[in-house]
Amino acid sequence: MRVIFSGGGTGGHIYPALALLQRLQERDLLDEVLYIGTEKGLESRIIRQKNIPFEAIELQGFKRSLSLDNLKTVRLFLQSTHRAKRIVRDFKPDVVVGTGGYVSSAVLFAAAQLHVPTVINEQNSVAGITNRFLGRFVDRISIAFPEVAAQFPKQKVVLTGNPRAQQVAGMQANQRLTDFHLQPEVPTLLIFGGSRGAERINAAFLAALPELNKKDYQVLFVSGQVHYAKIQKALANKTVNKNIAVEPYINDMPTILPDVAVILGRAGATSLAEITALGIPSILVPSPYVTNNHQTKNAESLVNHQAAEMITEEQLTGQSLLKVADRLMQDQKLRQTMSEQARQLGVPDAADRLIKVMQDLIH
Ligand SMILES: CC(=O)N[C@H]1[C@@H](OP(=O)(O)OP(=O)(O)OC[C@H]2O[C@@H](n3ccc(=O)[nH]c3=O)[C@H](O)[C@@H]2O)O[C@H](CO)[C@@H](O)[C@@H]1O
Repeated sequence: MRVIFSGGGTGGHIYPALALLQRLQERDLLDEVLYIGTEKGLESRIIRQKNIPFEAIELQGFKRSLSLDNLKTVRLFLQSTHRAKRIVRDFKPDVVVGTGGYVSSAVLFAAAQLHVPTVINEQNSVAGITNRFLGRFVDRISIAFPEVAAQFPKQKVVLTGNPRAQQVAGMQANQRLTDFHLQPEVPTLLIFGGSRGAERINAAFLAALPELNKKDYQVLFVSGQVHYAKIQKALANKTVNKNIAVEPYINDMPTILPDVAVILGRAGATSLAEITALGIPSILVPSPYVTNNHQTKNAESLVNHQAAEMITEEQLTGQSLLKVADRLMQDQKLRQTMSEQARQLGVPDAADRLIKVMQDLIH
């Protein structure tokens, strides 16, 4: 089939599209693909790096408060819808898939107006602004959390899970930690604040570092690309022992995850799909800066199932990080239980379920 993907801004909206694309290729179902994103979003780097045909359109998100900038948003939306229609007409896709982020609003809206079959994937337990808008126009809405169904027209909703889950579910431990000078056989705590990094998580890591240096476990700390220079500066006059590795970004996260004992990070939906697909115990620090506090709701679904611990951003300090990290890193039995609980929430065939939705639409 010929497929246009659109989604972006942050990794949580890009990796599900990439995972679906990879699965379509594995099953020899993909004839041609085009990805439509923005230059500003992480997709322009991530998609181009993978040599996937990429077209950029210009768009921006709505400000939640009343603002003149919203007039520009509307103008850009109209212009980019016009442009997206041209791209869709030229490419002639069998189906257009949206994975969230404001760029997909214009692309999916344009495709729906042209009567091309459309599907969106909502990864979160609370629908994003873009997907809530698109829900009215697209043909199918694929969801990962049952509770989000109520926010969409009922007859369009299908529970598929997040396609990224299937991509990571099959991954085996492969010793890639040695790339970061860490030892594969030593339990490793991965600390990262979503695809863009999180300042408060970074600050807590820096505060905890003197103690983390002394641990018999390892830490792989990922700062986020934009925070890396600042972190390096802060680390310049500090001791960083051999059990600690510091990176700006991990390009191929699925190859690292099977070797990780515990994750401390945000509660972005795509991270959670990975955590549950692999059964990784986690300490979740939901971002309070997202629409309707959806990361807290995402996190609660794991916490209520004894699969994860949660600390609020306010509670997060070097001390609280150490306390909860030690508890999990020093108790293999607890990790085992959390791992089993997490895995029960995973959807290891999510990509195939979503492909079925696409096939049913086309035929
Ligand atoms: C601030 C914001 O709007 N966050 C949203 C965004 O988060 P964000 O983009 O941070 O998304 P997630 O935490 O869901 O996913 C991050 C993705 O990036 C990958 N990764 C991360 C770091 C790294 O170094 N390398 C790497 O590959 C992870 O493996 C994962 O696949 O999209 C999610 C999915 O809709 C939402 O739930 C989040 O609320």
